[in-house]
Amino acid sequence: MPAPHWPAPTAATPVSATVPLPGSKSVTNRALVLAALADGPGVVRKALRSRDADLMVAALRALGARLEPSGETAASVDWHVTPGPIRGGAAIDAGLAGTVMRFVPPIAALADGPVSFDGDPHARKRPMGPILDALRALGARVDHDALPFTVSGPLTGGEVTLDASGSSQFVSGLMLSAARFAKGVTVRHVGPPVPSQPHILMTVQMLRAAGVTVDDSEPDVWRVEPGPIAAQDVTVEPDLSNAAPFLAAALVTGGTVTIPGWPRATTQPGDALRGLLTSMGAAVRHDDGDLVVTGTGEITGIDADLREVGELTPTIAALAALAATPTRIRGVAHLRGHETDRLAALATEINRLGGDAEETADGLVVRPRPLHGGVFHSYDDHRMATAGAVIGLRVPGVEVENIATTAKTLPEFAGMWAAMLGAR
Ligand SMILES: O=C(O)C1=C[C@@H](OP(=O)(O)O)[C@@H](O)[C@H](O)C1
Ligand SMILES: C=C(OP(=O)(O)O)C(=O)O
Repeated sequence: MPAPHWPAPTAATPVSATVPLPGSKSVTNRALVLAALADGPGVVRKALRSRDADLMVAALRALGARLEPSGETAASVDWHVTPGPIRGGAAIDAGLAGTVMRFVPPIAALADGPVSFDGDPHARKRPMGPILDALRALGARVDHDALPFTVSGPLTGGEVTLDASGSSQFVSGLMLSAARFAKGVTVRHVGPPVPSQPHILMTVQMLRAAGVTVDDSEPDVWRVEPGPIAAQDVTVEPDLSNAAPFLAAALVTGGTVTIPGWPRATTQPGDALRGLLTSMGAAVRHDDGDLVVTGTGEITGIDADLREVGELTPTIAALAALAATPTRIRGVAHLRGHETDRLAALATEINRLGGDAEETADGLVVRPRPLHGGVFHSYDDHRMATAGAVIGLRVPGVEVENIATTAKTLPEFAGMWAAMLGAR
């Protein structure tokens, strides 16, 4: 029986809360991959515990790495990772995790036998063609162009040209394993702009931190030299994209939300929230490692290109639906290939509550219109569910369908949301 909808709590008074956030999904899953491919045992500290991270752990174990937990809390864990020879014969469940479906097949191409992949029903619709074609061009065999598929190595590496306009993860996935390919890899992108460049830079920086030589000096070309990946002891930063709905609560309620441990310098796209929320009317302060966001209760619409930071779109769209002036979001056509078609989902759900949202070729236009209660569908998309929670802060009677889908990256979401509101 499906779980009952989650009655999104309204905020009767301004929030005033400090919200510590668990580790970044993107950093956790990259760090786990690099640890499993390293030249000795390493540690990934404060790793996120969530569905996407659990799927990555299971995938790496199935391929022969040993991962042992210590210091477990509800939200985080230290993983002690011992790499092993990469084993074939595994069946990998990618769930709905882009990081698993794009980062693990290149590892599988190094295994001593075929490795099969499948995932959630919607995962079969997420774009995979360019990275699977690239694996073929580098020497592997792959039997389909989307999930489910089987990868058989070996691959030797070398040069490959692909269109990564559908997802930056095609580039990150190839680069993460490339130091282990006999010839390394040169990835050349040809096509419309690649989204989520900060995530590609995150890959480059984490590879370099592990002693891998990466040349990204030419736009749209990335060269990873073959060589060892150094074992490390790394600590994962808080997930700044998951900060988005909590910081949004400061704007919606005219309150203050503090996120401790906000890094001074980071490749996480969530860092762009500082500028975006400022343009939407908040006062944003980076104080002694804390990010402090204070709203007025009045939200200003924006015209923003979110191509670099697409995963912030659902929160920005939720704020836009409550804003006093129109918002235009551009540069995010690739969101149609995310956990769901996020442009269609956001327009549909905002309009279902009486709002005025319209899909464009590469984004959304959201105009002010009073909203009413109703069911906000989440489409198994964690960021749709949290967008519904943001709208529900101000609009009575919003019920979010499948709030449990937030477990993809933040299993504690509902409890943290209640704690934030209870802290007034
Ligand atoms: O590499 C990563 O960790 C991610 C890259 C981005 O993917 P796209 O480039 O497909 O948007 C982002 O949206 C996703 O949440 C995480
Ligand atoms: C697009 C997202 O995830 P994935 O890593 O599954 O692509 C996201 O978390 O917003």
